[in-house]
Amino acid sequence: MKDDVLKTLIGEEELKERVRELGEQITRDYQGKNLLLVSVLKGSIAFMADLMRAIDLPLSIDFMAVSSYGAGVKTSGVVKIIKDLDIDLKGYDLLIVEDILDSGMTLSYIMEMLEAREPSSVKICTLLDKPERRQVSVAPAYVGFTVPDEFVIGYGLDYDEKYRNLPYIGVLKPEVYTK
Ligand SMILES: O=P(O)(O)OC[C@H]1O[C@H](OP(=O)(O)OP(=O)(O)O)[C@H](O)[C@@H]1O
Ligand SMILES: Nc1nc2[nH]cnc2c(=O)[nH]1
Repeated sequence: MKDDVLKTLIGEEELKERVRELGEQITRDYQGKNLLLVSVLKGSIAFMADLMRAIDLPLSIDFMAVSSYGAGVKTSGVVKIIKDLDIDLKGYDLLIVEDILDSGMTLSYIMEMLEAREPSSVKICTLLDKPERRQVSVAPAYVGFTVPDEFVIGYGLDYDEKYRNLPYIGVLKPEVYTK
């Protein structure tokens, strides 16, 4: 697997340190609030698992899964809910946990859908932000790292459903895409 990686963009230690910082910041910001971390599957699982343990608050967690409709979707902005949340959101301060903010289509849809359920508040925490690719405006409250316009994998992020288990963020060799 590691032979398929062209370069490391963010190493394990750097990820660990940044997640620790984000956890401390969220712990300060959500004192006295009713925090619910909403993990958007599948890409956010590694970040979610580490981030929730870096937050020193009696928080709740829930999961949702979304997918895009067909090939042109990332431009149409239509997102399909594969698995909805289990929890009634009233009274919760939601923090949506994502692996990457790219075009913004996924998160703008999720934000709108969750705000309609009238939680106390909704904010976004994304590990990676790729602002060069933005098509719709989305304002994350917490960003781990800003990344250049390259397709990244690892720490939850996949290429063709693989490489999610890579413990760091990297870029694949071009030949992997033509295999
Ligand atoms: O800003 P956008 O252009 O909408 O892209 C970001 C979305 O793309 C990825 O999910 P993906 O559809 O690859 O699913 P996955 O999390 O199951 O890998 C990522 O987890 C975000 O949800
Ligand atoms: N794995 C992966 N998924 C994405 N979804 C949107 N951008 C990316 C990216 O750079 N890598």
